[in-house]
Amino acid sequence: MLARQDLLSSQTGERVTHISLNDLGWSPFFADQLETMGVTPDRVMRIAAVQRSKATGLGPRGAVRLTYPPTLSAGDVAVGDWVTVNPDTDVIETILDRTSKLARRAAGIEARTQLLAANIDTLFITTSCNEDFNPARIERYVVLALDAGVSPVLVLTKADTAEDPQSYLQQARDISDKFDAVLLINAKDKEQSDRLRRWCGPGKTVAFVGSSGVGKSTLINALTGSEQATADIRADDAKGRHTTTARSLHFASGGGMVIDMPGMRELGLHDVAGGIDELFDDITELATQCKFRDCAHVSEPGCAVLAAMEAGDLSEDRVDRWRKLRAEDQLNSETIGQTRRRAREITRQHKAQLAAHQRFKGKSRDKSGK
Ligand SMILES: Nc1nc2c(ncn2[C@@H]2O[C@H](COP(=O)(O)OP(=O)(O)OP(=O)(O)O)[C@@H](O)[C@H]2O)c(=O)[nH]1
Ligand SMILES: [Zn+2]
Repeated sequence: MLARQDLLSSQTGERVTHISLNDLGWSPFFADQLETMGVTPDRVMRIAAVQRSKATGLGPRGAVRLTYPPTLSAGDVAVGDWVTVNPDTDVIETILDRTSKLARRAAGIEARTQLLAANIDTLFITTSCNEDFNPARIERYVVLALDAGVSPVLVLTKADTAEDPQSYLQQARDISDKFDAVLLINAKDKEQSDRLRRWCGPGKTVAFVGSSGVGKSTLINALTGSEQATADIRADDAKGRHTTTARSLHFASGGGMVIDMPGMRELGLHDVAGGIDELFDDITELATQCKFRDCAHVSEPGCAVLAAMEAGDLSEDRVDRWRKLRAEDQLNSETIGQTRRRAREITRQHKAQLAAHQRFKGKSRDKSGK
């Protein structure tokens, strides 16, 4: 069993010992890949932190500072990734295929995806039974999870301080029936927080998202049996700026791993049409029955979505949030399309210039008679 102080020493730069791949959430999905590749397990590590020029890997050799090969950069690797490493050089060789990958739109005007975490089985979307409860934000997290292939569980904390905690359960049901479960708990009560253990255990990785102060640390401490984050990670973004995002990896006391993902208030969604369609599958289905294929569901005649709203079968607020999410996703995807078109145009111009240059060189060679 890995002791907390073992991992803490990674922060002082000393190598930690006695970590087995099983402690790190290893599962047959990854073991099979290794076998196919003919690679031995001693070359495997799990990414605990990603910085611009180095990553931290955890494995049988402890915590190791890893270097990217020329073919990979920081943006290609995510916390939670399994990689194979050259033990002589500590250079990452390959990233194993992922079971899931959480990503968001990277900050900045240019449309880029920022990998948040990989190989997560369950996303605990945490919100408290007070003014933090916000359907639009919860939906964004659900879309993120569904699009990534991660099972969302809604954790409603501070049930003990709410006047009518049950009303939050009802509101959660109105948001979605896609939650694997909705838990109404007092995070400070051990017996209640233990309900989250159903999703943890050997071979499992769970992650927490939610605003500051909703009880993520309280729950993570309960699952890890520690009072303090085990491996705090300050993540630099790809430009090397220090972001406020500090993703961290923790060992769950019953096996498996817990990833904390704070600082996700600005969750820019990007390329998540699949997740939106899944969360709003009832509206998506209705929209196929609209008279016009490009119906915007605002005032068009023969709009099935508007008809359902008028009949009282669909909540106006929910349709409104669906429209906004789709508009945002489409806008972001269009931006990417534009970026690609521009890149293609530049390449075309470059090639044309090169060809003209070569023709010119050819002509001058002819003239000089060579
Ligand atoms: N009464 C009550 N207090 C809670 C509950 N969950 C968390 N708290 C308290 O709320 C405060 C914030 O909890 P944290 O666990 O630090 O919240 P967090 O989500 O980790 O916040 P950040 O670290 O800022 O991201 C602490 O004082 C907790 O004791 C709950 O279910 N009931
Ligand atoms: Zn319509």
